[in-house]
Amino acid sequence: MGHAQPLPILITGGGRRIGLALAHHFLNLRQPVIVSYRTEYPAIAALRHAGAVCLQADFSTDEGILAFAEHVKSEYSGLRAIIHNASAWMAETPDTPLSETLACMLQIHVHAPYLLNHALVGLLRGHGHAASDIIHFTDYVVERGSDKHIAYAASKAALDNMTRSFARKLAPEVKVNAIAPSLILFNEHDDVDYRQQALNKSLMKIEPGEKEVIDLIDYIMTSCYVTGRSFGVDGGRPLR
Ligand SMILES: NC(=O)C1=CN([C@@H]2O[C@H](COP(=O)(O)OP(=O)(O)OC[C@H]3O[C@@H](n4cnc5c(N)ncnc54)[C@H](OP(=O)(O)O)[C@@H]3O)[C@@H](O)[C@H]2O)C=CC1
Ligand SMILES: Nc1nc2c(c(=O)[nH]1)N=C([C@H](O)[C@@H](O)CO)CN2
Repeated sequence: MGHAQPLPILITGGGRRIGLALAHHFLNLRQPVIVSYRTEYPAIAALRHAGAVCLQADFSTDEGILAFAEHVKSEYSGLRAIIHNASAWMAETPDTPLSETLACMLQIHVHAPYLLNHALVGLLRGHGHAASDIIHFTDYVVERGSDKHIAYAASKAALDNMTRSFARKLAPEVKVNAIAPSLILFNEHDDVDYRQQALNKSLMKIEPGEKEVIDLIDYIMTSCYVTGRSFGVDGGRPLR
């Protein structure tokens, strides 16, 4: 009897950096992938060429989130996993009203995972014990706060808490875990001084790159037992 086609992994914010690397990783394993993207980078065409289903979605409103969920439900009857990667790293700045910064951070890091998990849970259930996963990308700052990204840290802390709530709600069919990175990947605009300062904040003093996260996700998704946990990927930063 032939093997059934594996169920797709949904990655939000798959158009660049970690989300994009994750999508290609799973595609290289012949694992079906759905990505949500907001901006149509050239990388989206390359993902489609590699076999990914790429769905445009802007999670800046609840309507946008729910419309995306309905699109997924209209096309698919099951999901292997949802990886909530979509995020914005907003600092408090004088030229943006604090209420706008707070609303944006809560929208992408709380509204999107909360509404998508509830809307798509039916596609994750029914495949057996520990057969599907939800993975939340939080952040090391959940543990200690951030004086320059207060709303960002608070929203990621809410997402961290939701990891345990959804783990309790969805076990044992669906595992729900979080990944709490510190520096994984610099941004293009990061200057030499910032980069050196950031590297010095950890014990390991490197920019590890996407593979560090990909390898952890592979482990989490092969587990039949781990749920409701947060995995720090932070180079020993708490020990500095
Ligand atoms: N990079 C790092 O060192 C660290 C990363 N993390 C976490 O890891 C995850 C991936 O990080 P990274 O790859 O750097 O993330 P990026 O900030 O580079 O990209 C995040 C993606 O989310 C998308 N996105 C942002 N806002 C919205 C929105 N309103 N609607 C739809 N999509 C949206 C972006 O789309 P678009 O490109 O169109 O704006 C982008 O593709 C994030 O959750 C991040 O918080 C945590 C700590 C360190
Ligand atoms: N959505 C994003 N979140 C975060 C990013 C990023 O680029 N996009 N980057 C960081 C930093 O690397 C920080 O962990 C170390 O300075 C945090 N979150």
